[in-house]
Order: sequence, then structure tokens, then C-alpha cells
Amino acid sequence: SFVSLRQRILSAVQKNATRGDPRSVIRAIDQFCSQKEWAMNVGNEKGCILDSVVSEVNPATVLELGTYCGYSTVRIASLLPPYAKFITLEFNPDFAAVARQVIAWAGLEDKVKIKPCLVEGASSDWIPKIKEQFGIKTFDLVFLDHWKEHYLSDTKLMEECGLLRKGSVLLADNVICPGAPDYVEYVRSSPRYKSHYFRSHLEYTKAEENLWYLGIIE
Ligand SMILES: Cc1ncnc2c1ncn2[C@@H]1O[C@H](/C=C/CNC(=O)c2cc(-c3ccc(F)cc3)cc(O)c2O)[C@@H](O)[C@H]1O
Ligand SMILES: [Mg+2]
Repeated sequence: SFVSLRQRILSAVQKNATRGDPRSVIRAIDQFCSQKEWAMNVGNEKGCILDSVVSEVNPATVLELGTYCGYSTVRIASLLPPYAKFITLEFNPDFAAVARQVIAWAGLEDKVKIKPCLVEGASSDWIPKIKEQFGIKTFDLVFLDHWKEHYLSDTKLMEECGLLRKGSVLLADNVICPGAPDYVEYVRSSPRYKSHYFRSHLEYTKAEENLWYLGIIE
């Protein structure tokens, strides 16, 4: 039967990565996607920027929008302190199923070093429920990497639901390629945001790309 790209990514992890070793899971996916088949993981170049932001923010609460195969979930989770709460939202059940297995292979499910709580469903449905469902007041860090046309609406929704505070950091992938122009326009023109560009390249290519880092200031 047809084996989907995400199944091939999972097989590459199970074949080449060491169980319980998050870095080997990241390496296995990066090797597969740079040598065999491109996939829309954030990749290693932008991944290192993500790592530096996570380490700098050292967040107690993290929200990821768009789990996909769990590549950035594993990257983030492996850097969080044990008490941290990490929610990742994915509405495609097939992607969520693969991501659960990639996260489990990295031992982040078992070791409960951090249990990224992979919630199946649309971000717009779940964002209003996060406070009472997970006992989270505000997010220290949000990583946006889902459909680009949802970046702005979900950011506004997070503001309305009181999930962002002074100092919350929003990190958005792909603001140049494929691009999120309405989101960029909104945060650049809003006095509430201080924004910073990280120059990088589209994953596994030489194409110009940027991760868009935003601190919130009231
Ligand atoms: C409202 C809602 N709620 C929950 N999950 C949601 C959700 N909306 C989407 N998702 C989930 O998130 C992922 C979607 C990611 C979309 N990412 C991209 O489209 C993307 C594309 C490229 C790219 C660049 C150049 C090209 F030529 C082609 C593609 C690079 C990237 O890095 C991308 O992220 C996917 O797993 C989807 O199910
Ligand atoms: Mg992306």
C-alpha cells in the first residue's frame, strides 16, 4: 500500500535514531530530508535558532501551533526544564499519529522529561480552552509553524484569551517563505510588539528565509 512521506520519515527515525536520544531523532530526520526527500520540518539551520531562543527564554509554558511530524516538538521539549508545560496542537490525525511515535522514540513521552501534550484539533478551537483544560495562565513562548494564514487570527485569539503577557515571546517560522504578510504587518505596526528578524534559509535549501522573533511589551 502507499507509504506516506510522514511514514517514511517515521521509518527513518526508527531505523537510524537511538531510542530515548532526542538529538539522534533530530539528526535522523534532517539526514532523511536533506538526502532523500524534502519535508517542511523547520530543519537544522532554523532549528539552531529555535534552540537558542528556547534556551534564552527558558520557558515554563510553551505552545506550538502545527506539530507536523514532531521535529520541532522534540527539539523544543529536549531543552525544557522538567516542570515545564508544553502543548503542541495538530489537527491532522495522521500527522498527530506519526508525531506521537516520533516523540515517543525520542523518549520524551516515556521519560516524561517533558510530556508535550499533543492535542488533536484545530488551534482556533483549542486556544480558547487551554486555560481551563491545562491550568495554564499565559505562555512564555509560542512557536507558530502551522498554516500561514492562521498566524494572524491565532495570535489575535491568544491575545483575546489572555494567553500572552508582557515578555511572552512569539517565534514564527516562514514569515518570508511561504510568507505570512498580514501577520508581519500586524505585529510590525502594533506598539505592543518588539520584533526581531533572524536571517536564515528555508529548511534543507539555500533559499532566503527568516524566523520572526517577537517579544511582547505592554
Ligand atoms: C489551524 C490548525 N490547527 C492545528 N494544526 C494545524 C492547523 N493548521 C495547520 N495545522 C497543521 O500544521 C502543519 C502545517 C504546516 C504548514 N507549513 C507550511 O505550509 C510550510 C511550508 C513550507 C514550504 C516552503 C517552500 C515551499 F516551496 C514549499 C513549502 C515550509 C515550512 O517551513 C512550512 O511550515 C500540518 O501538520 C497541519 O496539519
Ligand atoms: Mg515551517
